[in-house]
Amino acid sequence: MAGIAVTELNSQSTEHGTAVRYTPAPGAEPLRLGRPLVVAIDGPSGSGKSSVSKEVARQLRLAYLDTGAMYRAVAWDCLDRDVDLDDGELVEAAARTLDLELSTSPDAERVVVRGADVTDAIREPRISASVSAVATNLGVRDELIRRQRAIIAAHGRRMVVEGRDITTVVARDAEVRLLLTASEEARLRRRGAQLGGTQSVEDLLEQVVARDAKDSAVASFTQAADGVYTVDSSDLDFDQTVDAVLGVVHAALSRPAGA
Ligand SMILES: Nc1ncnc2c1ncn2[C@@H]1O[C@H](COP(=O)(O)OP(=O)(O)OP(=O)(O)O)[C@@H](O)[C@H]1O
Ligand SMILES: Nc1ccn([C@H]2C[C@H](O)[C@@H](COP(=O)(O)O)O2)c(=O)n1
Repeated sequence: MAGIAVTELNSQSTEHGTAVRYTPAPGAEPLRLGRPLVVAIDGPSGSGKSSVSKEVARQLRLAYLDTGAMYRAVAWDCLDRDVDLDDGELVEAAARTLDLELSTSPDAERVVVRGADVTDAIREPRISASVSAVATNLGVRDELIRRQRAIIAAHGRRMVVEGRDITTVVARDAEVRLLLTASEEARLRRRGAQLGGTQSVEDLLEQVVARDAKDSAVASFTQAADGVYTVDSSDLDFDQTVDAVLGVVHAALSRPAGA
């Protein structure tokens, strides 16, 4: 077994998929230190990628990379400098020259563009509304994928990385690849609660469903690719979802090589 001890690993079928419950043995060392472990997590908007990935990174003592924050940072930079989001060449140039600092600690979210702390600003609805124009620019993707791979390498390949194309493009060679899904109803409810009930149903549909439809043009994150595990969190609470993902990590690392 690959350095993870479990006392219990139960599968439970639900209407939306299989939930795996993970219970580490008391005092067990969760990971063999120094061993490369990239956990790649994709999924649609509001499925819980960021919050769940951060907690998984904490529990496995791994670094954490929010790739969506990088696309949001490019969108913020373009809006801040009045770059026309319809001008593909200018948007690509913005990505290639972006002066970006990003925290990779699951405990300290921090995004800095050209010296300005934009950690909160990149989450505003105006950025959510415009970020797809940036994310569907193939030149931008080329540059951000290059940076993401460099960040993973710089962390000794010990990282939880989440986004839309991590399992299929950025880290196809990840030790663990997982699609985190949830029903549209659950995702709209979660995003509404996360934004404090400030958004209308129409606004939520735009920020969650319409954005996913646009982003689907350049990345495949609604169906698991070959070899990618699926966790459907529709009927799971946050802690159960984290347990299910840890269960997948265990299952993937326990699989015989080549299986
Ligand atoms: N299993 C769960 N049950 C209930 N709430 C959850 C669950 N997973 C995540 N949440 C909550 O749902 C909200 C959305 O989660 P999160 O921001 O992690 O989604 P996301 O997939 O990263 O979305 P996006 O891609 O749009 O940034 C958060 O408030 C989070 O705490
Ligand atoms: N690997 C990624 C990560 C994100 N995106 C796009 C999809 C979203 O519209 C936008 C922001 O992501 P979020 O913070 O909502 O997860 O970036 C992508 O295309 N590829």
